[in-house]
Amino acid sequence: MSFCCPLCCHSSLQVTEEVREHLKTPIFDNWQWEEAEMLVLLQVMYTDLDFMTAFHIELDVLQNFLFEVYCHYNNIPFHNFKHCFCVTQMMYGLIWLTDLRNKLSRIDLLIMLTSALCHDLDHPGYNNVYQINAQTDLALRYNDISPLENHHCAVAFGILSKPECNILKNLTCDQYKHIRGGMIKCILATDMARHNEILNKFKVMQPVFDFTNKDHKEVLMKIMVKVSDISNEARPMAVAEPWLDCLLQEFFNQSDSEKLKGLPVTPFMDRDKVSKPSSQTNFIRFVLLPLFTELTKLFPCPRSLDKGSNREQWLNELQKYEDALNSGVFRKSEEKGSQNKCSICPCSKIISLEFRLINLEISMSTDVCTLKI
Ligand SMILES: Nc1nc2c(ncn2[C@@H]2O[C@@H]3COP(=O)(O)O[C@H]3[C@H]2O)c(=O)[nH]1
Ligand SMILES: [Zn+2]
Repeated sequence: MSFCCPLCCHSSLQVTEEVREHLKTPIFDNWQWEEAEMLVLLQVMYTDLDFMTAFHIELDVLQNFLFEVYCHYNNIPFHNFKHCFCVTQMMYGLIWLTDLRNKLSRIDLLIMLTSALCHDLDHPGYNNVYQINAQTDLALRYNDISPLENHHCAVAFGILSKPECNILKNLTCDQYKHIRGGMIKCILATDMARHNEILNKFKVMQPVFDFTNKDHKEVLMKIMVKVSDISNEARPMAVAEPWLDCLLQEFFNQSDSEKLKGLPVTPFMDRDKVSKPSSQTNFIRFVLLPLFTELTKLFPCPRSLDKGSNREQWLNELQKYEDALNSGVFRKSEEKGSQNKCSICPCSKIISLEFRLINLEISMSTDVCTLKI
């Protein structure tokens, strides 16, 4: 497939079968691709999930839509177009890995993929707490209720309201309503303030989960978008590590601004308090693992069952990581003025966590010289 868009009007990318298959895996490395190429790959996702034929989407309309989406992401360290691409690609990979094509309707898959694509549109780089404390226009407009997520969603439907970008224009009224309702729910669900509420609902449904039950499907779709949104650590370390740098850069920008303006300083964004390992340990233990654990209960895979409970395996790994942390293996960046390097041997490896999510089997390892732990 070749593709031309206003971004790359004189260049086109040939997508080989190998790339197509790789695109379906969570080990896909976004850092190897230009943004213009990502636009092509997004087009491949819509095509290979049969959306073009199922929903009568014209190729030029899809291209216009994707380009407008690209234009509405800001040039900020983390919540930018590359993040949008990664979240959409993880959603795409999960759809294949969990065989959702045979469990959910095509229209629900379209909702999930398009929600992932649009979920952070026009993100300003400062989170909801900041919006509310600084009484920004967004907080005023949305009465302090998920101002960012409401905005992302409104921008998405603003783009779709342009006929030349409206990939939903050939659908029936009912189909359009279903997609609009679904996307609003999925995008609003990415507000982390609602994390426990949504996860708890999913946990309660687990033992009796029913793919034909509307409420169950709705919660699953929200969970899938949420998992994709926070899944950087489920990727190979070489992919995840630069993302953590981007995230911390955006966090630090916010806390610097909070200090300057005399606003409450968000502790997990404070450059004087946060290190890479401390940030990731807490995030992985309290946010990522509980979410992935629930998801793998619904989509168990034979390979991971061979080795006993995935969850126990992850917790063991996490314990090892924390033991290493407590025994001083990790050197905090602020102590030594360098990045988080292994401090007990000359290996000089940057410390990070490595999650690999392959067929929903997630393992975690630390990037320190394990011999010395
Ligand atoms: N510490 C940490 N936080 C993350 C990571 N990935 C996502 N997040 C947080 O999860 C949040 C998901 O919603 P947001 O995009 O608002 O902001 C994101 C970050 O605050 C990560 O790898 N580490
Ligand atoms: Zn996001």
